[in-house]
Amino acid sequence: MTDTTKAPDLAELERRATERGPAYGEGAHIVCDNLVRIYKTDGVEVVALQGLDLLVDPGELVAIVGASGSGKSTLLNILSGLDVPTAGVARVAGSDLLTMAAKERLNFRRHRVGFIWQQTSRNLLPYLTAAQNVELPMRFAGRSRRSRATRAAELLGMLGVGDCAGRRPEELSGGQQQRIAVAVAVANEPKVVLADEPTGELDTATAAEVFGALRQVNEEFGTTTVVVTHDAQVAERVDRTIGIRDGRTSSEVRRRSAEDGTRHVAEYAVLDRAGRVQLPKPFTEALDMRDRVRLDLETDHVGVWPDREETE
Ligand SMILES: Nc1ncnc2c1ncn2[C@@H]1O[C@H](COP(=O)(O)OP(=O)(O)OP(=O)(O)O)[C@@H](O)[C@H]1O
Repeated sequence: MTDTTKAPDLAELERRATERGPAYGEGAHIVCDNLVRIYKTDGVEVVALQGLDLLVDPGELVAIVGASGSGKSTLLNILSGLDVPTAGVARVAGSDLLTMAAKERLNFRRHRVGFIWQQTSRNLLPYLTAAQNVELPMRFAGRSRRSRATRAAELLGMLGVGDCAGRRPEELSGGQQQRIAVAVAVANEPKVVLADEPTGELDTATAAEVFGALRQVNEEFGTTTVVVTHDAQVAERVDRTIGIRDGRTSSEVRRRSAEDGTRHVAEYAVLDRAGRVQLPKPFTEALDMRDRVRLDLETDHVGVWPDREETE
């Protein structure tokens, strides 16, 4: 019989650690575990993220959707290293975003992630040409003049804006500016690209072109790509759309193409590590579910009923 009163030795602890299996998010490129962000302004606290879990695999292209104020931009600001979470785990391409020192953060933002914002003016410097804008991050990274120029020309050509190389942003359309912004974002070969409403200011046809540019870099360079969007067209064109509600991941839509070319769409609610599921609002409203629900475990599913005790 094992002596349970004795403290476990190192070998025993190692055995237990290997028994526990892979850690949460092992192998994922983006890992958020119970992520919390609380803003404090004038003594008032706003909980923008309240225990958000998210895993994105290397090379995946995912869309994040959610109502205004649900926490999408907060999440993207954290993943891009601009903002620091209040608690939880946030790891991007192996970098821990909670414990990172200032120098590491700069290095992370320069080399590991690329971003595209909604406002075209935030992505490009107005007094530089398209090619100079693409070359700028490479200059900061210490790349030689020649290799910078070659890569900038290659990227602009690949994204269909090669003829815009010598023009400044004001001489370009919104769609051209956003495609150049994609080139700027991937100039230093980041592992992850984050885009916050990149097509928000564009008409439908131009939005499709810009999304096409994001998909192209995702496919050709294998960059893990996260796009926050309100654009239903964009959300429908990715394999996985993640819904955020009240600062938590609440739902997921997965799409896959079958061999015969048909597209299969499956909708899921997210079950987080604490066992929480958010029921979609239309469901709870249709059955007038409030405060508490009754659960029943069946052999192959869990039943959720409105609590009618008081009225019965
Ligand atoms: N700097 C800040 N200070 C205080 N509260 C903030 C700050 N930034 C965001 N918030 C609050 O946090 C919550 C989440 O905001 P966030 O901008 O992440 O939402 P969102 O889903 O991106 O919205 P939208 O789609 O409108 O851009 C909101 O209640 C917002 O008011």
